[in-house]
Amino acid sequence: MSTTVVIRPGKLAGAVTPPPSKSQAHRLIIAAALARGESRLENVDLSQDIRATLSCMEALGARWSLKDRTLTVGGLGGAAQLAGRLPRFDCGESGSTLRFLIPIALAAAGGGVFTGHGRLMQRPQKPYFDLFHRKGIFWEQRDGGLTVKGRLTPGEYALPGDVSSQFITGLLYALPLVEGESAVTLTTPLESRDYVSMTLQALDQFGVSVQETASGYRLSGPQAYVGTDGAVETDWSQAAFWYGANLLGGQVEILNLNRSSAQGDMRVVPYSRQLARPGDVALDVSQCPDLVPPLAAMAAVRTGECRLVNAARLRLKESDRLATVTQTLRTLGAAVEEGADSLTFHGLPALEGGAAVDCCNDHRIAMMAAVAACACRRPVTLLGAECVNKSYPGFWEDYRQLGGDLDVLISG
Ligand SMILES: O=C(O)C1=C[C@@H](OP(=O)(O)O)[C@@H](O)[C@H](O)C1
Ligand SMILES: C=C(OP(=O)(O)O)C(=O)O
Repeated sequence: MSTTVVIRPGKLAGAVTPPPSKSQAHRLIIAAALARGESRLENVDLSQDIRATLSCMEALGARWSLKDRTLTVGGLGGAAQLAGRLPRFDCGESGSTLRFLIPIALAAAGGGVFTGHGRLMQRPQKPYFDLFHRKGIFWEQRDGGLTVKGRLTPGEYALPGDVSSQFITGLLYALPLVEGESAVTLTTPLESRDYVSMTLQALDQFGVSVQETASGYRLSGPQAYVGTDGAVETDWSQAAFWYGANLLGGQVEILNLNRSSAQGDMRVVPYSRQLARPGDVALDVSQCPDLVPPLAAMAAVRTGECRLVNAARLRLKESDRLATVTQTLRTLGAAVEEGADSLTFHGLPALEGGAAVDCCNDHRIAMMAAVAACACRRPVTLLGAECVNKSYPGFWEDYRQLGGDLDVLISG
């Protein structure tokens, strides 16, 4: 099924609560599923990525039910309940699910067979493969599937910190399940650092202890995850799109945000303040890559030049986001240049619009284009707009409820 959205120009106004944090929900669900006993998690929304994580944890033997946005999870209590064969994990298009689950499957079930959709299986796994080579763990990637087989052993795990923090999160979830001392050591500086802080916070909530060291992390196992109750915060990376709508003339009140959150995407507050002032500005996005699409919409429509720097990893997401941000905003009339690891915007008073853009099967590109449409002179047509379901299924409904003048056309 494919969705086309036509947006006629107009400013947004009203109040909105963005969806629950996808990153925090993945973490709490996985911890609850590994735990002994039952956990209740409030404010859970079934985006496609969260469904993927739930189905993977089910494949390991966890059980869940959802009522009024409260998720009840019956955990595994350590060992997976399997009938002698490798479990199969359909990770959808979720990089977090795949990279978190690979070491967890090794620790809990001796491995697994992973599949995915869209661009997922082309996104890099090399830091894991290099480690598996050293540790004698079998892996094979072919026909769009990845098989890993072996036992995760305790010890030293040295890997780069600038490909994806998701590898570090995966190891920090899995190694406590293994008996012995382990260290996760970073061979290059850690980017997306706050996501690892969110991981440590979730582990701590479920009774798992990990120490930060000068070179990485240290822990000892086996440790048991202990079931507990919790709640998922509002997602700052999604709130950022409404910050964008405000910078482009809207008056949106963004509700239920935790202003002392561990989410690094809270940087949208100081960054959007900088973009609201005329003049040239350079913003370092190495710690908050998911902010690039909303920041790009803001940077395209203002007075002054804006550079988003240290953004090389944006090429490794649901799309090559340095290319797709550039191509999408240019189609709408923005003045933007793509660098090897940066984007440069020459701000304009408004965008022309009057064009159709393909959302590139990337939820954040669709939402960026929708925000940019607020500053267009003519209507904008978004093709493949259903991709918002990956993280924000209610996005078009919220956009309309904020006064957005749009048609949503579903076909096929
Ligand atoms: O751990 C997480 O929840 C995430 C980490 C980030 O990825 P990288 O660490 O690859 O930058 C981010 O882009 C992704 O959307 C979610
Ligand atoms: C990159 C993202 O998610 P993931 O890596 O989990 O697919 C995202 O949500 O923008």
